[in-house]
Amino acid sequence: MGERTANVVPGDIGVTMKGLAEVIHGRREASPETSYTARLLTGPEDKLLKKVAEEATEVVMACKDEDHDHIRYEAADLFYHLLVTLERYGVTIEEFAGELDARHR
Ligand SMILES: N=c1c2ncn([C@@H]3O[C@H](COP(=O)(O)OP(=O)(O)OP(=O)(O)O)[C@@H](O)[C@H]3O)c2ncn1[C@@H]1O[C@H](COP(=O)(O)O)[C@@H](O)[C@H]1O
Repeated sequence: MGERTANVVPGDIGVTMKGLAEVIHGRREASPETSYTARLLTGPEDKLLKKVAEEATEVVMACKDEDHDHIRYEAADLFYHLLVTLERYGVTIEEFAGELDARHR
């Protein structure tokens, strides 16, 4: 795990998700030498997929520790890697949101 984020202020989930998805999409054009996201988008498929599994496990471990800040931190790591995965496999953030919306009861 890297550095914990300081002074987290609640954000607008829609703006945050869309903004991050747009940044990730833009990294398709970035150099893998300078961008971790570009490396995940263009490097070996298994590197990204393993990362998703690893980050999910880290969320589980943080939950078992009942460590609120750590859960938030690891969930953000997982969510970022999930968005990179959606981008790599061509699922747009709008489709993803539509899938969630379609489940509203
Ligand atoms: N939100 C994130 C984000 N969350 C996590 N990470 C990276 O995900 C990795 C988390 O994995 P680990 O904690 O295991 O760290 P690590 O050991 O360095 O990872 P590995 O190299 O071993 O896979 C770290 O390298 C983090 O920097 C992220 N990297 C980028 N972003 C966003 O993506 C944007 C584009 O960033 P670039 O990737 O630099 O283009 C940034 O502006 C951010 O908004």
